[in-house]
Amino acid sequence: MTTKIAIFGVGLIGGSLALCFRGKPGLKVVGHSPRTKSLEVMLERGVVDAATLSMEEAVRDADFIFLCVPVGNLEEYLEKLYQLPLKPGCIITDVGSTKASIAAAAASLSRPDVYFIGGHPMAGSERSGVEAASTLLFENAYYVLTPAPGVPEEAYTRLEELLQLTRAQVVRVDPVQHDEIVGAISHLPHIIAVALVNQVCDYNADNGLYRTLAAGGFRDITRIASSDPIIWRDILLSNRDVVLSLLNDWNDEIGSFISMLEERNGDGIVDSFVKANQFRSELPERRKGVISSLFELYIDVPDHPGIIGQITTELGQQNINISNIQIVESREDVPGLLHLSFRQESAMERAKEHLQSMGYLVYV
Ligand SMILES: NC(=O)C1=CN([C@@H]2O[C@H](COP(=O)(O)OP(=O)(O)OC[C@H]3O[C@@H](n4cnc5c(N)ncnc54)[C@H](O)[C@@H]3O)[C@@H](O)[C@H]2O)C=CC1
Ligand SMILES: O=C(O)C(=O)Cc1ccc(O)cc1
Repeated sequence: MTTKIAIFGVGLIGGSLALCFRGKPGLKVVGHSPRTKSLEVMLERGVVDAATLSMEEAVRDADFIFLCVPVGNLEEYLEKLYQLPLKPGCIITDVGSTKASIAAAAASLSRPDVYFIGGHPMAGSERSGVEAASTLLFENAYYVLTPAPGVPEEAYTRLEELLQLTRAQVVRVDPVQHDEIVGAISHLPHIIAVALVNQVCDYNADNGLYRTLAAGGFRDITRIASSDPIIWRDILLSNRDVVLSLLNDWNDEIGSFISMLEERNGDGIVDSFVKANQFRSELPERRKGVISSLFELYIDVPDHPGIIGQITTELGQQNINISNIQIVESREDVPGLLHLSFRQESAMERAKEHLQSMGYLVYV
């Protein structure tokens, strides 16, 4: 018996899920896109077993349907799906970064023969598209599931078991609570990163030294400002009320810094840093080092002991000098992306070629 998995939106997240499922015994992965070119790319890259322009064909006899399109398109896809013939017992899930709006849409579309279970893998990056997809993306990350009321435990367990292939840790969360928490730890930080980059961009228009000197800390805190504009437009509009309330609180935080500076309140500034240091040190993941380099590579690395040593030893044997190493925090809990810096472009190029020849996914 083959288990069929249909994936709509084979980009960074849909493509990474497809890679986790594809080639596993008894599983068949079918990708859908409304664009012929996208079908060609997903087949060429070996991300799916089959690809189709037809929604009907994609979902025919499917046991699982993953909606991996931007948040703003999820509802329209769900509505269309609910009008198609679907296999009884089929599980429909999504990967959207917000959960309350899709949960409400699913509730208004109830259909007794299929189950909707909202989902959100808490892993990703500022990159997008199937080109950035990786089997390692979700390894050891949290994967939130928000089952609709009335979904039988058996269906929830079936999805949870399939998701073991992503090596993520599944966690059940209420959709409204999800949006409040993820608003604070993901949506607000994206806005802050973009606002900060744009503030400096405006200063830089008058004096190019801003860009020249911006490195290290500025790059660290603003990596997520390079995220996809459409994906983020949809996320922020979908979680608008939560984000507006968070921005009000943010104004208060910034307001308190303004007051402390106006009043030359050194103790208050120290207290703020001490409080932040304390909370940050309790986070499950730690940022390493500050990077100020010229030529950089990013490498997807599995969460295996010794993997970083293996890569650096390999490069050492090739006489390639690394000037700095950083494990990029793009997910909860795990190192997933290795950031290597080189003083010379030729060293970066040689490292890239060598690591690619060893089968690593390398990004410049
Ligand atoms: N980027 C990230 O790190 C994370 C994103 N998500 C969520 O995953 C979903 C997909 O995001 P990514 O994979 O990052 O984006 P992506 O841009 O890499 O992939 C989106 C896919 O949907 C397709 N698509 C776009 N508009 C479409 C439309 N109107 N109709 C049909 N297909 C369309 C694109 O061609 C692409 O294949 C979003 O809902 C996002 O909120 C969830 C976790 C992490
Ligand atoms: O790149 C990062 O640090 C991210 O924050 C990636 C990300 C983007 C959207 C999500 O819903 C979850 C994770």
